Amino acid sequence: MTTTARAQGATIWLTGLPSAGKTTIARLLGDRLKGGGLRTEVLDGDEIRRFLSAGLGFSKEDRDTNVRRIGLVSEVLARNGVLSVVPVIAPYAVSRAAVRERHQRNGVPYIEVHVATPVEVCSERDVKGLYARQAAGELSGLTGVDDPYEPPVDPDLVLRTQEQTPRQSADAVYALLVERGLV
Ligand SMILES: Nc1ncnc2c1ncn2[C@@H]1O[C@H](COP(=O)(O)OS(=O)(=O)O)[C@@H](OP(=O)(O)O)[C@H]1O
Ligand SMILES: Nc1ncnc2c1ncn2[C@@H]1O[C@H](COP(=O)(O)OP(=O)(O)O)[C@@H](O)[C@H]1O
Repeated sequence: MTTTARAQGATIWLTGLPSAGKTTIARLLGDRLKGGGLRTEVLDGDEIRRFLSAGLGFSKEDRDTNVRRIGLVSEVLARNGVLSVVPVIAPYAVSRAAVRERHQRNGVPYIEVHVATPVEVCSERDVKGLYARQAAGELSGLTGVDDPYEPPVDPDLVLRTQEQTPRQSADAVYALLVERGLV
Protein backbone atom coordinates (compact mmCIF):
# COMPACT_ATOMS: atom_id res chain seq x y z
CA MET A 1 0.00 0.00 0.00
CA THR A 2 1.22 3.46 -0.80
CA THR A 3 1.37 5.75 2.18
CA THR A 4 -0.32 9.06 1.48
CA ALA A 5 -0.81 12.15 3.62
CA ARG A 6 -4.46 11.18 4.05
CA ALA A 7 -3.41 7.85 5.59
CA GLN A 8 -1.41 9.60 8.30
CA GLY A 9 -2.81 9.35 11.77
CA ALA A 10 -2.46 11.73 14.69
CA THR A 11 -3.45 12.18 18.29
CA ILE A 12 -5.64 15.22 18.89
CA TRP A 13 -5.79 15.72 22.66
CA LEU A 14 -8.48 18.01 24.06
CA THR A 15 -7.48 19.04 27.58
CA GLY A 16 -9.56 21.19 29.90
CA LEU A 17 -11.77 21.31 32.98
CA PRO A 18 -14.90 19.23 33.54
CA SER A 19 -17.74 20.73 31.43
CA ALA A 20 -15.25 22.74 29.36
CA GLY A 21 -16.62 21.16 26.16
CA LYS A 22 -14.06 18.43 25.41
CA THR A 23 -16.56 15.64 24.74
CA THR A 24 -18.92 17.79 22.71
CA ILE A 25 -16.12 19.07 20.48
CA ALA A 26 -14.55 15.60 20.15
CA ARG A 27 -17.84 14.10 18.98
CA LEU A 28 -18.52 16.86 16.45
CA LEU A 29 -14.97 16.69 15.15
CA GLY A 30 -15.08 12.88 15.06
CA ASP A 31 -18.30 12.92 13.05
CA ARG A 32 -16.85 15.39 10.59
CA LEU A 33 -13.66 13.38 10.13
CA LYS A 34 -15.58 10.11 9.74
CA GLY A 35 -17.99 11.80 7.35
CA GLY A 36 -14.97 12.71 5.24
CA GLY A 37 -14.00 9.04 5.06
CA LEU A 38 -11.06 9.34 7.45
CA ARG A 39 -10.21 6.61 9.94
CA THR A 40 -11.19 8.15 13.24
CA GLU A 41 -11.61 7.13 16.87
CA VAL A 42 -12.88 9.20 19.75
CA LEU A 43 -11.38 7.73 22.92
CA ASP A 44 -14.10 8.11 25.49
CA GLY A 45 -12.50 8.89 28.85
CA ASP A 46 -15.40 7.46 30.84
CA GLU A 47 -15.29 4.17 28.93
CA ILE A 48 -11.53 3.93 29.44
CA ARG A 49 -11.97 4.48 33.16
CA ARG A 50 -14.50 1.62 33.20
CA PHE A 51 -12.13 -0.83 31.48
CA LEU A 52 -8.49 -0.01 30.76
CA SER A 53 -8.19 2.23 33.82
CA ALA A 54 -10.70 0.40 36.04
CA GLY A 55 -9.77 0.84 39.69
CA LEU A 56 -7.98 4.15 39.18
CA GLY A 57 -9.24 7.17 41.09
CA PHE A 58 -8.44 10.86 40.89
CA SER A 59 -5.21 11.14 42.87
CA LYS A 60 -2.26 12.73 41.10
CA GLU A 61 -0.66 9.31 40.60
CA ASP A 62 -3.84 7.71 39.26
CA ARG A 63 -4.56 10.56 36.89
CA ASP A 64 -0.98 10.38 35.63
CA THR A 65 -1.29 6.63 35.05
CA ASN A 66 -4.64 7.11 33.32
CA VAL A 67 -3.29 9.79 30.99
CA ARG A 68 -0.16 7.80 30.10
CA ARG A 69 -2.25 4.70 29.32
CA ILE A 70 -4.62 6.66 27.12
CA GLY A 71 -1.60 8.29 25.50
CA LEU A 72 -0.18 4.91 24.58
CA VAL A 73 -3.46 3.62 23.14
CA SER A 74 -3.88 6.79 21.13
CA GLU A 75 -0.32 6.62 19.85
CA VAL A 76 -0.78 3.02 18.70
CA LEU A 77 -3.95 4.00 16.86
CA ALA A 78 -2.33 7.10 15.36
CA ARG A 79 0.73 5.26 14.09
CA ASN A 80 -1.66 2.93 12.29
CA GLY A 81 -3.29 5.76 10.40
CA VAL A 82 -6.12 6.66 12.74
CA LEU A 83 -7.06 10.20 13.74
CA SER A 84 -7.48 9.64 17.45
CA VAL A 85 -9.43 12.32 19.30
CA VAL A 86 -8.93 12.31 23.07
CA PRO A 87 -11.28 14.36 25.28
CA VAL A 88 -9.56 13.79 28.61
CA ILE A 89 -8.83 16.37 31.33
CA ALA A 90 -5.10 15.49 31.72
CA PRO A 91 -4.57 18.10 34.46
CA TYR A 92 -0.82 17.69 34.96
CA ALA A 93 1.77 19.18 32.63
CA VAL A 94 4.23 16.36 33.33
CA SER A 95 1.78 13.68 32.16
CA ARG A 96 0.90 15.60 29.00
CA ALA A 97 4.59 16.21 28.30
CA ALA A 98 5.32 12.48 28.65
CA VAL A 99 2.63 11.64 26.11
CA ARG A 100 3.80 14.35 23.72
CA GLU A 101 7.45 13.24 24.01
CA ARG A 102 6.59 9.60 23.26
CA HIS A 103 4.71 10.68 20.15
CA GLN A 104 7.59 12.89 19.04
CA ARG A 105 10.17 10.18 19.68
CA ASN A 106 8.17 7.80 17.52
CA GLY A 107 7.41 10.34 14.79
CA VAL A 108 3.66 10.35 15.45
CA PRO A 109 1.85 13.70 15.05
CA TYR A 110 0.48 15.09 18.30
CA ILE A 111 -1.84 18.08 18.56
CA GLU A 112 -2.69 19.61 21.92
CA VAL A 113 -5.89 21.65 22.11
CA HIS A 114 -6.61 23.59 25.26
CA VAL A 115 -10.36 23.82 25.76
CA ALA A 116 -9.84 26.89 27.88
CA THR A 117 -13.32 27.49 29.25
CA PRO A 118 -13.10 29.46 32.53
CA VAL A 119 -14.08 27.58 35.66
CA GLU A 120 -16.98 30.00 36.29
CA VAL A 121 -18.51 29.02 32.94
CA CYS A 122 -17.81 25.31 33.51
CA SER A 123 -19.48 25.39 36.90
CA GLU A 124 -22.54 27.08 35.37
CA ARG A 125 -22.74 24.36 32.71
CA ASP A 126 -22.07 21.60 35.24
CA VAL A 127 -23.07 18.87 32.79
CA LYS A 128 -22.58 16.02 35.29
CA GLY A 129 -23.46 17.94 38.45
CA LEU A 130 -19.91 17.64 39.82
CA TYR A 131 -19.50 21.33 40.67
CA ALA A 132 -22.77 21.29 42.63
CA ARG A 133 -21.70 18.15 44.45
CA GLN A 134 -18.34 19.71 45.31
CA ALA A 135 -20.08 22.88 46.58
CA ALA A 136 -22.41 20.73 48.69
CA GLY A 137 -19.42 18.97 50.24
CA GLU A 138 -20.32 15.63 48.66
CA LEU A 139 -17.17 15.43 46.52
CA SER A 140 -13.63 16.68 46.90
CA GLY A 141 -10.65 16.84 44.58
CA LEU A 142 -12.58 18.34 41.67
CA THR A 143 -10.23 19.55 38.96
CA GLY A 144 -10.08 23.33 38.77
CA VAL A 145 -11.86 23.81 42.11
CA ASP A 146 -10.02 21.97 44.88
CA ASP A 147 -7.63 19.96 42.72
CA PRO A 148 -4.99 21.32 40.33
CA TYR A 149 -5.31 22.03 36.64
CA GLU A 150 -2.04 23.12 35.07
CA PRO A 151 -2.94 24.97 31.85
CA PRO A 152 -0.84 24.08 28.81
CA VAL A 153 1.97 26.60 28.29
CA ASP A 154 2.31 26.18 24.54
CA PRO A 155 -0.75 24.39 23.13
CA ASP A 156 -1.29 24.05 19.39
CA LEU A 157 -4.70 25.67 19.75
CA VAL A 158 -6.69 27.45 22.47
CA LEU A 159 -10.49 27.36 22.33
CA ARG A 160 -12.50 29.99 24.18
CA THR A 161 -15.76 28.05 24.04
CA GLN A 162 -17.71 30.63 26.02
CA GLU A 163 -17.47 32.81 22.90
CA GLN A 164 -18.23 30.08 20.36
CA THR A 165 -20.85 27.54 19.39
CA PRO A 166 -19.75 23.91 19.67
CA ARG A 167 -19.70 23.75 15.86
CA GLN A 168 -17.34 26.74 15.67
CA SER A 169 -15.02 25.15 18.21
CA ALA A 170 -14.94 21.84 16.33
CA ASP A 171 -14.41 23.67 13.05
CA ALA A 172 -11.40 25.49 14.54
CA VAL A 173 -9.77 22.16 15.37
CA TYR A 174 -10.60 20.82 11.90
CA ALA A 175 -9.01 23.92 10.33
CA LEU A 176 -5.83 23.31 12.31
CA LEU A 177 -5.70 19.72 11.07
CA VAL A 178 -6.02 21.00 7.49
CA GLU A 179 -3.26 23.54 8.13
CA ARG A 180 -0.99 20.80 9.46
CA GLY A 181 -1.71 18.56 6.45
CA LEU A 182 -3.36 15.88 8.60
CA VAL A 183 -6.67 15.83 6.72
N1 LIG B 1 -12.67 14.66 41.21
C1 LIG B 1 -12.86 14.70 39.89
N2 LIG B 1 -12.14 15.56 39.13
C2 LIG B 1 -12.33 15.59 37.81
N3 LIG B 1 -13.21 14.81 37.14
C3 LIG B 1 -13.94 13.94 37.86
C4 LIG B 1 -13.79 13.84 39.26
N4 LIG B 1 -14.64 12.88 39.70
C5 LIG B 1 -15.28 12.41 38.63
N5 LIG B 1 -14.87 13.03 37.52
C6 LIG B 1 -15.36 12.69 36.16
O1 LIG B 1 -14.37 11.91 35.52
C7 LIG B 1 -14.00 12.51 34.29
C8 LIG B 1 -12.49 12.77 34.31
O2 LIG B 1 -11.84 11.70 33.85
P1 LIG B 1 -10.52 11.88 32.99
O3 LIG B 1 -10.07 10.49 32.71
O4 LIG B 1 -10.77 12.80 31.84
O5 LIG B 1 -9.58 12.67 34.04
S1 LIG B 1 -8.02 12.67 34.26
O6 LIG B 1 -7.37 13.13 33.03
O7 LIG B 1 -7.59 11.30 34.62
O8 LIG B 1 -7.83 13.63 35.37
C9 LIG B 1 -14.66 13.85 34.17
O9 LIG B 1 -15.24 13.91 32.89
P2 LIG B 1 -15.50 15.29 32.11
O10 LIG B 1 -16.52 16.02 32.95
O11 LIG B 1 -16.05 14.86 30.78
O12 LIG B 1 -14.23 16.04 31.99
C10 LIG B 1 -15.65 13.88 35.31
O13 LIG B 1 -16.94 13.72 34.83
N1 LIG C 1 -18.18 26.12 22.05
C1 LIG C 1 -18.55 25.06 22.76
N2 LIG C 1 -17.85 23.91 22.66
C2 LIG C 1 -18.20 22.84 23.38
N3 LIG C 1 -19.25 22.79 24.25
C3 LIG C 1 -19.98 23.92 24.40
C4 LIG C 1 -19.67 25.09 23.67
N4 LIG C 1 -20.56 26.04 24.01
C5 LIG C 1 -21.40 25.48 24.90
N5 LIG C 1 -21.06 24.20 25.13
C6 LIG C 1 -21.79 23.28 26.04
O1 LIG C 1 -20.95 22.95 27.14
C7 LIG C 1 -21.18 21.63 27.57
C8 LIG C 1 -19.86 20.88 27.57
O2 LIG C 1 -20.05 19.57 28.05
P1 LIG C 1 -19.01 18.40 27.74
O3 LIG C 1 -18.66 18.42 26.29
O4 LIG C 1 -19.58 17.14 28.29
O5 LIG C 1 -17.74 18.86 28.58
P2 LIG C 1 -16.47 18.01 29.05
O6 LIG C 1 -16.37 16.79 28.17
O7 LIG C 1 -15.32 18.95 28.88
O8 LIG C 1 -16.73 17.66 30.48
C9 LIG C 1 -22.22 21.02 26.64
O9 LIG C 1 -23.51 21.13 27.22
C10 LIG C 1 -22.13 21.93 25.40
O10 LIG C 1 -23.32 22.01 24.67
